[in-house]
Amino acid sequence: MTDRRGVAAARRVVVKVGSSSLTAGDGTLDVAALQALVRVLAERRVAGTEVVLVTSGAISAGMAPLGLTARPRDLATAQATASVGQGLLVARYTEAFAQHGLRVGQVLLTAEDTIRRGHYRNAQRALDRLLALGVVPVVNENDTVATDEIRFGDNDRLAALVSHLVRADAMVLLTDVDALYDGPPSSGASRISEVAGPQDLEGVVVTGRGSAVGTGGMVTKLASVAIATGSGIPVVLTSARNAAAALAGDPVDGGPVGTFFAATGRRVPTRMLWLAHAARTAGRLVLDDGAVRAVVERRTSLLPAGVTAVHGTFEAGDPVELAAADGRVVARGLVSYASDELPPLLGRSTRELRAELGDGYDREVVHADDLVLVPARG
Ligand SMILES: Nc1ncnc2c1ncn2[C@@H]1O[C@H](COP(=O)(O)OP(=O)(O)O)[C@@H](O)[C@H]1O
Ligand SMILES: N[C@@H](CCC(=O)OP(=O)(O)O)C(=O)O
Repeated sequence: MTDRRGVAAARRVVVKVGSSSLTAGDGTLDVAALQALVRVLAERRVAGTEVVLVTSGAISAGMAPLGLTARPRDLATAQATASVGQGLLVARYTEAFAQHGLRVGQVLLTAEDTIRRGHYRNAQRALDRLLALGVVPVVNENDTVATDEIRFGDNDRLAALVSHLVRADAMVLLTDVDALYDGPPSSGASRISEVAGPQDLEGVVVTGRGSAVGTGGMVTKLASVAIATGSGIPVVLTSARNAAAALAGDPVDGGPVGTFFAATGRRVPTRMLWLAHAARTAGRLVLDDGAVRAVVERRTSLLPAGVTAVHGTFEAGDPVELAAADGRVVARGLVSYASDELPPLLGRSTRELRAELGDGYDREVVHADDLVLVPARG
């Protein structure tokens, strides 16, 4: 179904609630808001829909116990605050869902868990089993171990990848505005009710500045929407206050709830989605013309012979950009060598490398399965 009824009919739904909806005026966790949300989700769960909750709020919950009056901005303090707050946050959800006879299971994920094959299969299995057991998975980014290089920071894109991972029928993004507007809401902008595809977003002004406590603003929400809809999952974006209407497809004040984003594409592997939309690359490989053609036109793997230069510091498995000699980025991929291993291999054939260095050194620099093309900008 291509409208809000599809969301209402979803058998498995991922609901993401942002910091802005769970934080009281003084920056700490708003327990009443959390309980109100749980009431809505529990009702839906009891009615038979499988619900996965992606929730922010660990940092907000950790502030009061640590005596912090401002949200920490440096990574180490944010990690420590999230570590203290996450336990408290899940305790609150456990209590609130228990009042409706439901159990929750905490799932903390890093960006890596959604891309490395072994990790995401593992996460997928655990989430599937939790759902089969009737549990409500409560997901957050594993802030304590996430590093600046490879982290989401916001939970919007994490929610889209989780939606993909659990094969959700729909995703609901709950924030502090009732819908997407064609410009920052404070500027008297107009509400957008439906988005059929990227063309409907032309001219829409979104900012990356969120509320005082949120991360990423509308920019990361639209990135999340692009990931979800691009892989076949429709999205409703609205305020946490409208959660019940969003899940039921009911009108609010006589009009359709929030903004509905129709699905535009079909399912693709999760790590491809992450590479295309979310990954922050750790370095850059410069390709000669032949390698650019091979990768872009023939979709082959990138071999050491086609690489002319390496920029940045990365480990094997990290996301990197693949650029032409003129600097144009043509693809992104997961590299199979660390940056310090590569320089002696560049420009050399795999046969030569195998003869000199042994088996293992004849592998691709980026395997074709780990590559996504970056569309040329007109
Ligand atoms: N075009 C837009 N339409 C709606 N909201 C927007 C737009 N551009 C920026 N925003 C801002 O995005 C904010 C929501 O993002 P954020 O604070 O990160 O929320 P959350 O914590 O729920 O993830 C809103 O408060 C709103 O001011
Ligand atoms: N993961 C962190 C914060 C993430 C965050 O603020 O994201 P968002 O709610 O999407 O703006 C937490 O639980 O506090």
